[in-house]
Amino acid sequence: MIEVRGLTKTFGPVAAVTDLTFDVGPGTVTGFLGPNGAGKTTTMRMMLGLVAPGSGSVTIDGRPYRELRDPTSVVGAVLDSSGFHPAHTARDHLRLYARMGRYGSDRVARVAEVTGVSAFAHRRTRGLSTGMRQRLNLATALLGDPRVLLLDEPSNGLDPEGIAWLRRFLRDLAAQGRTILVSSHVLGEIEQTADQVVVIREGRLVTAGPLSELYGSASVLVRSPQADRLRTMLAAPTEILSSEVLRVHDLSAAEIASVAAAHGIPLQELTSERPTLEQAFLHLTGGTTP
Ligand SMILES: Nc1ncnc2c1ncn2[C@@H]1O[C@H](COP(=O)(O)OP(=O)(O)OP(=O)(O)O)[C@@H](O)[C@H]1O
Repeated sequence: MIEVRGLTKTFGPVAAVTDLTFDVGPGTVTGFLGPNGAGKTTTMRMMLGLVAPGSGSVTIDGRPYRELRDPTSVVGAVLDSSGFHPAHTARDHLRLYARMGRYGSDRVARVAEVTGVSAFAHRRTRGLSTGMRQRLNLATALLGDPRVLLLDEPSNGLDPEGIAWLRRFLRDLAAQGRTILVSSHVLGEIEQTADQVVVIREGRLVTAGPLSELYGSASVLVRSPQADRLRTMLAAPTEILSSEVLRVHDLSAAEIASVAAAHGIPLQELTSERPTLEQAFLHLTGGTTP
């Protein structure tokens, strides 16, 4: 659905995006992850034709954004929370954008309802909170009932209830077969939402694939007075940390326990060492592990 190929963009001496290649498929939520300044916004702006790539290409349904016949019904985007006329009410704002896209008032009512904008539709945009602005932006992006949704840090300003709502909302949209790309610099924000992730760092691809693959491989710390004997019984890569302590890879604690029991080997400790997803992400993006 979205195909990024060799995408590169420099701003003067700054290499914002370098030779980026990945796909974003339909029916899933894809998290677009990287630390501040990694190049996420620049990439999304290139997807929308707002920034011209230095080289490479990005297509949506096989065409660059500018060549899409009816772009707002193909792609909805939320890139920032500005761009409201301060004297307009939230409903005025939606009506204006609906007119520009030639969408009916039924779409205004529908998107206001599903995004929760109805609750503050009569309020002027200058008085809206950041979370309300996020919802209004999302409602605006949905006016054309787009198949592709690009959201840049959509959780910013949302309270915990709003974040939980957004998660369910995006999952529902993905379940309808839409293509959803959500950027974040915090993995925890999209951990429960995304199925796929694209991780970038300093403008370059670090990894792209299922979220589950971000986990490092599991290991188990084993303490036994017969560690050496146990090691010869285990058909798995094993590190010897001391005469009594092993680190065993590719076996679960339960599997190690049953081998030990079968050979009458006493165990004093079995500790699973699987890194958290956040640790794996920080490791990939060069952050520090807490
Ligand atoms: N218009 C511009 N002119 C100059 N430099 C820019 C411009 N836009 C982005 N950059 C630079 O490109 C790099 C990537 O920025 P970008 O905003 O794409 O990162 P990001 O991953 O979205 O970061 P954040 O999580 O902080 O929003 C940064 O070094 C940024 O300063």
